[in-house]
Amino acid sequence: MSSRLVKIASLLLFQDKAMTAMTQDELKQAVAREAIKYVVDGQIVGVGTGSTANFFIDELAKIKHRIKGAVASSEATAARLRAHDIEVYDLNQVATMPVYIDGADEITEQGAMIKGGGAALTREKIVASVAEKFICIADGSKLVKVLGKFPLPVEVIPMAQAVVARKLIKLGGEPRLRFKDGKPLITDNGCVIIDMVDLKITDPVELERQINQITGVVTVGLFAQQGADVCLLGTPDGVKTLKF
Ligand SMILES: O=C[C@H](O)[C@H](O)[C@H](O)COP(=O)(O)O
Repeated sequence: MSSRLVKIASLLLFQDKAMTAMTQDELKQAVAREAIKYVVDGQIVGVGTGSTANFFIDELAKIKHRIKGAVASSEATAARLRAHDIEVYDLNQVATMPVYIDGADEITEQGAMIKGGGAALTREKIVASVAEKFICIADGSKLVKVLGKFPLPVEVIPMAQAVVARKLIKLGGEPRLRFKDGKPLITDNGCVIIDMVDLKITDPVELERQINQITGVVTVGLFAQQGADVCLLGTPDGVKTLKF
């Protein structure tokens, strides 16, 4: 191939990739907009973490005069909410809230999820436990038949990482310590993340129970015992609403 043709081909490839990325962002924006319908006027809303949750925060900013405030599931989310002048409440000040709205790394047709790709799983699970409804917002690529293609995050007390990893191997996964910028990633809670790869999670409720029982585990990123109540799924044909 001539060098001109190679240049044109790589330009087309670049354009194609850019369009795919844009489409996925547009799907995330669409579900973020749809999620605003679930926000209850005058109440506090629980807000998740990640790129889809960020789009939701930007939509929430447009109706901030209608809500009392928000509870954040991470320092990053709190910072984004504050940047929009949305009041951030400490969870200890809040007994209940109508909805918790967050993304997912994978979700099944039964509403079980893998979460924690952004390392916020523990605070996400805590805030979600206080909400009456979990509204999952996700682009269509997150819907799966069986969980486990996405590595399953487990937040662990640092001194227990080796012992926990050995026990996780017995459950059939391959544990990998998560790194960021060449160092073990440290969560908002001062812990580390072990990602379990090569899993095929046929019984998410049972696996969540087993991993939660390991001493040294803070939280597993399986949200199955308490999964989503609603999933707003972004597809090229529009936002689909799945109820569980
Ligand atoms: O820890 C991060 C969260 O569980 C996110 O909600 C999850 O990783 C999905 O993130 P995103 O919306 O960026 O795909």
